[in-house]
Amino acid sequence: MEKKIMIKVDNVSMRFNLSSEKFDSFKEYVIKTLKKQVSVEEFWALQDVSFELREGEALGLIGLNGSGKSTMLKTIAGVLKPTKGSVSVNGSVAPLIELGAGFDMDLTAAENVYLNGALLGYPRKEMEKHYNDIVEFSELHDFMNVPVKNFSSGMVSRLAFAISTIGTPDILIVDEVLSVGDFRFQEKCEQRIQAMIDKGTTILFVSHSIQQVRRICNKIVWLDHGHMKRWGDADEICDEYERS
Ligand SMILES: Nc1ncnc2c1ncn2[C@@H]1O[C@H](COP(=O)(O)OP(=O)(O)OP(=O)(O)O)[C@@H](O)[C@H]1O
Repeated sequence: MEKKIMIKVDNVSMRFNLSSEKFDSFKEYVIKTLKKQVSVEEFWALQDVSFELREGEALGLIGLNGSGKSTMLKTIAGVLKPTKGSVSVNGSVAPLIELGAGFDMDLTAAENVYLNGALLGYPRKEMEKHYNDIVEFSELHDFMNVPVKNFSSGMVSRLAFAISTIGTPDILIVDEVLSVGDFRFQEKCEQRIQAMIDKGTTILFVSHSIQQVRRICNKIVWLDHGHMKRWGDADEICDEYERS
């Protein structure tokens, strides 16, 4: 029996308007905009991209800088609305997109656990159950009462990763976050992602490390200047990508 479709991306195009003009004041900007004197260039970051992802699959998005990977993830996570086409998502999503973006830097790590949990939709009682696991995984035992503004970027990422991966979401979206933290912590994160795959979580993954993509993903979408160049099995497409 075919597995259920978790994500369906249907002819998605995404246009950004780029203005190269500089304005000396907001007033000048408003006047020129009203007089239609602002020249805006259209830029299509994605064009007619279609693919689907079934339950339990792990899909890697690959492509050179600026090919549209993050834009694609953001449209799937619901951060951006596509200019054309549609995205449908079937289940709960845990987006690991900008780790630590939801933190209040003046609050301690412990306070941020509850704040971030609330942003992810977990009530305080639920976060209390996961608290020890978060401290353990992030290895921040001695720092939980320290304001996060005093953390290194690696420590922020460790805490954010540990919070975002509690529970078993239906879909986990990972954007380049494994490149932060040291090598040993990256391995731990990969193991946690692997454990989530084993429990049935569907993964959407972006990394510039093609080795990491090969280890985690079984399907690939290869983006090239916003177009889908290839979609299919990971090994074959990774080989082709590395030869290109
Ligand atoms: N908000 C925006 N406004 C204007 N242009 C944007 C915006 N966001 C992205 N772009 C442009 O869209 C293109 C695709 O960007 P995107 O971040 O999706 O690429 P990427 O494949 O993730 O790149 P990288 O590998 O460098 O992270 C780039 O040319 C980028 O400049």
